[in-house]
Amino acid sequence: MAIQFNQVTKKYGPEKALDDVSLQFQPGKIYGLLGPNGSGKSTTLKLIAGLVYPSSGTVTVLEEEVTRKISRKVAYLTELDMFYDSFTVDKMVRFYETQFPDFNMEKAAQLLKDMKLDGKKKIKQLSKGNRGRLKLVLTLAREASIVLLDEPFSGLDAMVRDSIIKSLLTYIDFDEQTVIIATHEIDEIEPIMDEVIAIYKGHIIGHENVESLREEQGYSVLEWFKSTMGQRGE
Ligand SMILES: Nc1ncnc2c1ncn2[C@@H]1O[C@H](COP(=O)(O)OP(=O)(O)OP(=O)(O)O)[C@@H](O)[C@H]1O
Repeated sequence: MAIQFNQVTKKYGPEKALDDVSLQFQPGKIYGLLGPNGSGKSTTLKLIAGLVYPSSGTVTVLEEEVTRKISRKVAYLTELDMFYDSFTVDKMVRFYETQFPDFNMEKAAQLLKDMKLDGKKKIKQLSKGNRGRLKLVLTLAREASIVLLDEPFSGLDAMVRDSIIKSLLTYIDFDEQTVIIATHEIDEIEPIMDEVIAIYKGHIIGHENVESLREEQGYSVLEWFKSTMGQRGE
């Protein structure tokens, strides 16, 4: 198993962001983690990345219980802008190379080209769409076993969304990498997901294989998600 949650509860103060979650992610699959705002998607990814720890229960990644050290094996695209504004794109790429032994410079160069990013530009000069693209370059250039994308489409236009999906399909190694995409924009990732997990108020309320959803139950992911949420009165 690539990732295992064993009865994980995560509290921030008295509030439970995740409540007794048990969940498994298999290697080499693309997962969609779907849920409305505040449902616990980011918390789930942060637990895998070792940025927060369970209040109770355990999270195991690649057979090891998660500590900060896991960041060496987990590539994490956050929803936050973490860029050093005065850096150029090239400098940022070189900075990542020094931070992560699995960072592949050739892959980064190819991704920059595909995404039509100018290496000489300062990060503060980039449009929001190009910042989104750069974040993806930095994440996908890593040959990490686990790739976590938190809202990779938020605030980006249709063309940028398209180029993100294309680069995912091109640069993910489907034999080696497990990818989890947290989003509430289901349409975008519908064609590329293997498995879909619905999360609501800190609980996993559904987990399905996308192909069997379509073929056996005749549901699109969006239809399935709406009906799963509907049963919760949402
Ligand atoms: N650092 C924090 N301190 C206090 N409460 C937090 C913190 N981070 C998250 N929470 C709370 O935990 C719950 C789950 O948040 P989380 O960010 O995991 O949800 P999400 O599904 O990613 O939402 P969004 O789509 O809005 O990013 C929310 O109620 C949120 O307010």
